Amino acid sequence: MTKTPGIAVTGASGRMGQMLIREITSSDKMHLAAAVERAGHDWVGRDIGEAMGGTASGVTVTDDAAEAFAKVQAVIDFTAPQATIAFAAAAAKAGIVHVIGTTGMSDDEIAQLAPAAEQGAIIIRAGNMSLGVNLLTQLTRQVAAALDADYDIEIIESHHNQKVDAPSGTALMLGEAAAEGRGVKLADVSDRGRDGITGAREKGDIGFTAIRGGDIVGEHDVMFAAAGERIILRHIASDRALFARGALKAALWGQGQAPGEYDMLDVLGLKT
Ligand SMILES: NC(=O)C1=CN([C@@H]2O[C@H](COP(=O)(O)OP(=O)(O)OC[C@H]3O[C@@H](n4cnc5c(N)ncnc54)[C@H](O)[C@@H]3O)[C@@H](O)[C@H]2O)C=CC1
Ligand SMILES: O=C(O)C1=N[C@H](C(=O)O)C[C@H](O)C1
Repeated sequence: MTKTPGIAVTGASGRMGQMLIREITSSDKMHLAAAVERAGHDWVGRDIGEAMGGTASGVTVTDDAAEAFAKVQAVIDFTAPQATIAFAAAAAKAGIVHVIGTTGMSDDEIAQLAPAAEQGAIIIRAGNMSLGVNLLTQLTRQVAAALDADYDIEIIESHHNQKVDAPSGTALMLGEAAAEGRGVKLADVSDRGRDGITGAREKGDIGFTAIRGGDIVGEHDVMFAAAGERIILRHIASDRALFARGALKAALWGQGQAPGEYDMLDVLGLKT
């Protein structure tokens, strides 16, 4: 019998961490080999299955990422920017696949992943792991390329009330795609956090609006608004399992790839 790849999940107690553990446990293509939480978390030292309210899994939650990564083929990481940077260095030392779902990383923090990719990590990072959103980035690029700046581009995202970063990673992916379609740099046209007497909208800007409330999993609209008409491209995620399944697909795709930085368009074969 062929042995399936062993997977480590970081942020094991988190919303995505627990979802990933459920999906890995029910997959026959991989197995859960390690669960990592931050030092001081009360799940450290406990069996992950029991900590999640189920039966014992045989995997004890650890705060030692280096030790955990030494015994797996991939780590799936939905945590926080500084934690992800440290995990990338540990993944490079272990020479394993590092699937990164963490959002809210600054450009400087993203740049800090490059040395890990040069030193042996196979990094697959995306602000959204779903097929639908990655397809939507391609559609957004196409529509933005087809329309001129008479069409104002606005990106509206909605998430649950525990989300800590804005705009969402997905909104930024869509903004990048729209900017690329228009042939401009997002940093030059991005309009975020309007408040007060803002003045009229600058032609060519790409605007962002973030809604936070209740248990919304993740919703994104890309609006192209002109005199007399609006085109709206929309994605609605209604179950976090969607993101987890995308991450599992990435962990498998990464096996045997050369060290470097990849995204979900590579995994899904959508790169143009
Ligand atoms: N790319 C995608 O498809 C998706 C990305 N996300 C992103 O994933 C991240 C996590 O989201 P949630 O699970 O909702 O958050 P959460 O707050 O429920 O979970 C984060 C977990 O990371 C743990 N953590 C923080 N620092 C750590 C460290 N140094 N070592 C080990 N564990 C550490 C926390 O203790 C917590 O359990 C966010 O950045 C979110 O935006 C969420 C859903 C989909
Ligand atoms: O924090 C979340 O929940 C989500 N984060 C990702 C993002 O920032 O876009 C993906 C998804 O929308 C859920």
